[in-house]
This record gives sequence, structure tokens and C-alpha cells, in this order.
Amino acid sequence: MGEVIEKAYAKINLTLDVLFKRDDGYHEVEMIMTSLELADYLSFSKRDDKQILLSAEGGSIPVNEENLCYKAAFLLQQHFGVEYGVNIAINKQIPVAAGLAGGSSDAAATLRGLNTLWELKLSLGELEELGAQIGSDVPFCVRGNTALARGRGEVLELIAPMPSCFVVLAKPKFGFSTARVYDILNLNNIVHPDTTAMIAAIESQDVTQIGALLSNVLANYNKDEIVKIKQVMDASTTQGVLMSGSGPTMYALFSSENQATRLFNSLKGFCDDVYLTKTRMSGKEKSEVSS
Ligand SMILES: C[C@@](CO)(OP(=O)(O)O)[C@H](O)COP(=O)(O)OP(=O)(O)OC[C@H]1O[C@@H](n2ccc(N)nc2=O)[C@H](O)[C@@H]1O
Ligand SMILES: Nc1ncnc2c1ncn2[C@@H]1O[C@H](COP(=O)(O)OP(=O)(O)O)[C@@H](O)[C@H]1O
Repeated sequence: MGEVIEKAYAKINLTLDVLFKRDDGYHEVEMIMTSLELADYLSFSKRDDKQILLSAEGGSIPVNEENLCYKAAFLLQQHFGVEYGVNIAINKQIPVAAGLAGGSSDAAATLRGLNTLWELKLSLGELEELGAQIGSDVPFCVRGNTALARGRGEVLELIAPMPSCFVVLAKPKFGFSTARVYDILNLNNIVHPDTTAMIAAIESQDVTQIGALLSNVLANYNKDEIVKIKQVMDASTTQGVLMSGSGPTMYALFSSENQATRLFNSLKGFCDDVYLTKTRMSGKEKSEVSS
């Protein structure tokens, strides 16, 4: 087999609720996530030795055993006694440490890509189970689409697909540590999202209602750059504005491409990391193979 190509899609959280802190240190969550068209591009080529070698362009990420792609490849190699290695080339488009699951999605793309390259014949369900050993968001990223995630994020239920809409993302200069964001959360002072109403709004394909129900208990707007981005987003004719995941990326939803483009242009005036993308229409993730 020649080269296998995979796209690793970013995600946003439409809702993110935290129910309690568990004995294992993780938090029990209930959240609705959906995939975006914004994606990293990964290519995989087989090695006859057992080395896992990485290269990356377009973002500042480790290319050693700390990279989540390395962890995914190593896990498959160990678990199935694979005698091959792999060269992995990552073209990074998703901002890093941003709340968009870029690293998790790269790990999930590695599981899918190596399943094809190394001919392991695992089902997506089996890849999800393995993914949970790498990170809480990895199982969702294996299939993507729109899902309700429970447990620490690995218990998934596919729900109706998100309607097609435009999404403007703005990532402040700094990043947030996910562990710290969970750690400083005050569980006694939470306004819980209405997850059931959000599922109904998605089923009705009602973008305005979805926008009105956006809610994330991890969102923290106490930084000047975030306040500025939020003000500009709130002032535009968007369907809704929220911080994704543990942040700090802010996003705004639009039915209208013109209005999304207008916000994109005004944010570019003062924020370096701005993206205009779309919700990803559901489709089966399939590796592309070229010889
Ligand atoms: C907040 C979310 C929302 O989608 O996404 P991001 O903001 O990272 O994209 C996820 O829950 C992040 O998932 P992920 O980034 O895979 O987290 P992991 O690597 O499993 O965990 C990193 C750390 O976050 C904390 N953690 C994570 C998940 C969870 N349900 N409870 C936690 O308390 C733990 O301290 C853990 O050590
Ligand atoms: N392939 C990868 N892409 C992005 N980040 C990675 C990758 N591998 C490891 N990391 C590390 O994972 C951390 C979280 O990155 P990321 O997944 O982009 O954040 P988030 O979970 O907030 O969306 C970063 O500190 C980064 O150095």
C-alpha cells in the first residue's frame, strides 16, 4: 500500500455541562459536539522497520512521543503486535491548545489511517475504544459528525446532524490548559445548559434556536482579548456566540455567509487567528489511499 491520507476535522461544543467530579479525577460531562470543515491534513506511509517518525508544518507542536499521533500509532503497534512502522506528516491548520480538539482529531485520524495502512480491519467502534486510552475527546473525533458525549467524553450517542451553517472562529494569542480549566471550575456555581432542548433544536434544524441555547460551563471570559472578541461577535448579526471547549477560541454561528464574512473581516483587524468555516455535513470517514 502506498500513502494513506486523512483529514482531521476540528470540533466545537454547542453545549458543555459538567455534572460532578469523579473519583478518578475526571469530570462527568454531558456535551454536544459537532465537526467543522476546518481540518488538519495527515499522510501516512509504511516503514519496514518499527519506527514511528513525525514531521509537522503549519503549527507549533511536538514531533516526538508527546505528539498524540505518536501515541495513537504506538498504541496500535503494541496492542496488535504490528511489525511495521510509519512516517506521519502533519499539516496543521487547526489552532493548537484552542478548545477545538486539534490534537485529539489528529490522534483519531491516525487510528483511522493506520487501520487502513497496516490492514488491521478494526471497526470504528473498536477505534473509538482504543481512542479513549489517548484522550477523552478522541472517541468523538473517530467518527465526528454531531454527537452527545457523556462519561468523561467517551460515551457517545449520535444525534441528528447539525444544520449547515457558517462558523467564524477567533483564537486569542494565548492557549488554555484543559486540566487547569476543569480544575478551577466552581461546581457550586453553574448554570447548566438545556441539553434536551438543544437536541430538539438540532432535530428541527432551527439555527436561531440552536444559537439561543449555546452554553458552556467551562467558558471564562475574564481576559481583555476575549472580552474584545466577544463584544465584536455579539454586536454582529450572528445566531449565537460561545467559547468552545476549555477555550480560549470563541465562535459565532451564522445562516448568512455575507454576515459571517463581515464579522470575519472586522475580527481580522485586531486578531491574528481568525477562520471562516462551516459545519461539516455528515459523511462516513474513509481513508484515501494513493499508490
Ligand atoms: C474540554 C473538552 C471538551 O470537549 O475539550 P477541549 O477544550 O480540550 O478541546 C474535553 O472535555 C477535553 O478533552 P481532552 O482534551 O481529550 O482531555 P484529556 O486529555 O482526556 O484530559 C486532560 C485533562 O483534563 C481534565 N478532564 C478532561 C476530561 C474530563 N471529562 N474531565 C476532566 O477533568 C483532566 O484533568 C485531564 O487530565
Ligand atoms: N498532533 C497534535 N496537534 C496539536 N496538539 C498536540 C498534538 N499532539 C500533542 N499536542 C499537544 O496537546 C495539547 C493540546 O492541544 P489541542 O488538542 O490542540 O488542544 P485542545 O484539546 O484544547 O483543542 C497541546 O499542548 C499540544 O502541544
